[in-house]
Amino acid sequence: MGISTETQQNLSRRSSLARVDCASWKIRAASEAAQKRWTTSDFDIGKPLGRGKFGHVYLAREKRSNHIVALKVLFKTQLQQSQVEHQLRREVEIQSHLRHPNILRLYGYFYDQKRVYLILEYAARGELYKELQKCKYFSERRAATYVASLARALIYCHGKHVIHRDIKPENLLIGAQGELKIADFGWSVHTFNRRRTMCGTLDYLPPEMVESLEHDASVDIWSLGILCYEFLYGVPPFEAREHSETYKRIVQVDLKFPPTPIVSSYAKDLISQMLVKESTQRLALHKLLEHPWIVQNADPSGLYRG
Ligand SMILES: Nc1ncnc2c1ncn2[C@@H]1O[C@H](COP(=O)(O)OP(=O)(O)OP(=O)(O)O)[C@@H](O)[C@H]1O
Repeated sequence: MGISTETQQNLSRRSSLARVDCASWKIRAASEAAQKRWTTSDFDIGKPLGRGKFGHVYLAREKRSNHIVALKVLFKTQLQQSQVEHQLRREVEIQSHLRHPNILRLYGYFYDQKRVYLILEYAARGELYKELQKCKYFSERRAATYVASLARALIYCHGKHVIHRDIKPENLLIGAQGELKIADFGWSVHTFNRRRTMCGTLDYLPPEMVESLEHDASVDIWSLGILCYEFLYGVPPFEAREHSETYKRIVQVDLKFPPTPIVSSYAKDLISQMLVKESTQRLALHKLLEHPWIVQNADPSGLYRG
């Protein structure tokens, strides 16, 4: 992948900083770390953790520090064929800057002739999506704990002018303590302006994005509302057989709450305040954290212990 030398140097510097500020990693002399380029021989590679569109993810141990990581191996040819090198560069650039307990850390990256390797924080309890499929839907305590964690992570991102734009169960992982981690920044943008790009998966897209209108950080509030609904009911609210029908339901905000499973009126109130067509009228994330449903149900530790 043609990542520029300057970006490579910046990232390499950043990944060495990541080594120094992560308490559990052994601190290396700064001068040595600054020159350090990662290679596969720095890692003991263990079992496969999963497979994505562009490659595989392995459990790995950095030899010198013994730090356990997830090593994501992407094939350059596949990235080029799908024309996503630019998206990956942006993902690396943004994610490597973010430091939050509910955002998966990207420690650094390196590449060889055929592959690009991302050194990621290991999320020991895997994909949230699988948990949701297993349980069908979550309890209000579990849903509220996750929604509050995500609201905190998004407040942090928005404070850095980063909008995620692709919040959905498939992009969330669970850490060893049960904490939620936003894992995929492929569609995120660093922005100061209102944008008009169409991206994301239809079910989670807000009206202004399906209509290709300008959008801003409030798109993430909408997606968090969709996620909250899916956590509690097991399906996203505007799901339909045809894309065109989902599109119509989103634009009309055709929000219905089925009689089962039974969900409290506080939860429905919160969802209704997030899924508002006029983006400026959506419940602000810091107000979400004060909503009675969150206050009464979310575990303040942010951990769902099951
Ligand atoms: N940091 C991680 N910790 C633990 N497991 C992970 C980690 N990253 C990925 N995985 C596992 O590996 C699988 C593949 O991840 P990957 O990010 O390549 O693909 P994806 O997000 O599922 O799909 P896509 O290629 O569409 O982005 C995930 O579904 C998950 O099970």
